Amino acid sequence: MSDDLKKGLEGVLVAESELSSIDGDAGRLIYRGYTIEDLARGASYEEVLYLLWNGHLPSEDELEPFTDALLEEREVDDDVLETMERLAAAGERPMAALRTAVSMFSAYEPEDDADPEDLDATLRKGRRITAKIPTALAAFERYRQGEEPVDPNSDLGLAANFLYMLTGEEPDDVAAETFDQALILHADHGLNASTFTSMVIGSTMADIYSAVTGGISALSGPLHGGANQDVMEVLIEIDESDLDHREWVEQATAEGRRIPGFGHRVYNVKDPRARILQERSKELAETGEDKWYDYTTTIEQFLTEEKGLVEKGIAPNVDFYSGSVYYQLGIPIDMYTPIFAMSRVGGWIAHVLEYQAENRLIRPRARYTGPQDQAFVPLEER
Ligand SMILES: CC(=O)SCCNC(=O)CCNC(=O)[C@H](O)C(C)(C)COP(=O)(O)OP(=O)(O)OC[C@H]1O[C@@H](n2cnc3c(N)ncnc32)[C@H](O)[C@@H]1OP(=O)(O)O
Ligand SMILES: O=C([O-])CC(=O)C(=O)O
Repeated sequence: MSDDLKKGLEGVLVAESELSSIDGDAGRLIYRGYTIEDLARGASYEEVLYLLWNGHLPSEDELEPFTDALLEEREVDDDVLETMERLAAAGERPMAALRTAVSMFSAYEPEDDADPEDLDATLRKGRRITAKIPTALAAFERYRQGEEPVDPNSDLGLAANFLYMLTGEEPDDVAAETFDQALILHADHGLNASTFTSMVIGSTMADIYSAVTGGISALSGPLHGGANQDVMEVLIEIDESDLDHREWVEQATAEGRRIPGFGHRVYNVKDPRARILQERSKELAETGEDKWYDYTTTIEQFLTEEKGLVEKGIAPNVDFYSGSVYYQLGIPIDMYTPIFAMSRVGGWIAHVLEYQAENRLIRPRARYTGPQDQAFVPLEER
């Protein structure tokens, strides 16, 4: 047993995985051997889900029944919709509403009494969760806007259907493709904090609903998935400030403020997903508002070139460009992190299944630094 302390478990190897691999110095990400660039360019989110869950890219004959099964599971129970309505009326945050929704889905799970070791049943449950998340989330947003939920549209894939359920209008091809790509880019990323949380829960052989609910909780924090919302809030703060965006960042860094969307535990260079999202942001800016793209690229240039952050290994991560992409697609800012969850759920499920196939309870230890041999004093004498 080693007594080396690895704060934040940095660099600690705890499992073997065939799912995704990150080269933090080269800025390279692969899912099961396929580069993120190829997948983003050529696959759909459904194909990526299939790849993560089944080990290979689907043929057309394999994809069709897989997509149909996801389509069939999109509806959520009326009780869930009612809860979304109540939570929207109470002013709940969408990420918290999503956490509640997923926890609640289990009450309506048809295979609820399946053996926890039946991993095929776990995968089917995971598929149901993945199919239902967009429906619950879009319904929450509709209620928040004072509108009724929009029923899922079985002619549309998962990404386009979510945008449709959000607005009641079919998205154009650019919006649907951009959003589908964003889902692909966020689907998996090694043992990040939320995936590891799901794995820890899964390692107790708890059910997949618990594991996904835990993943959502871990993802919500500003050091992890919550950063995409923070990036957009910073861009708006800059827009509304009297300073120009360069001066604003100069002042913020002088005050020691961390810039959301910069820095990563694994990447020492620009995240490859940020490169792809930057291209999408640029394309959207060409036909819409270009100031958000301008702000992000100038900030990146200033921080990396003039402030030398890149020499310290701090570069844009996936969240830096996703915020402005979603903003340009007209998505409300506090939906960005739930959208991350809508995608990352694929990775959480894949990792839990992979780990449970050769399960060992995850249980590290802490070095005890508290006192020894305290003399106990009864309450009335303290
Ligand atoms: C999907 C994702 O989860 S991607 C990450 C999303 N999160 C963010 O974008 C939030 C902003 N970024 C951060 O807080 C961090 O970079 C993290 C949490 C992502 C990674 O953190 P760690 O690997 O633990 O690095 P740590 O927090 O120790 O920082 C190392 C150094 O970089 C600096 N640094 C890290 N991120 C930033 C940043 N965004 N802006 C300015 N400086 C930063 C720290 O101040 C520290 O400097 P120091 O050594 O001089 O004190
Ligand atoms: O890998 C990490 O630490 C953070 C994460 O989830 C990602 O970048 O997608």
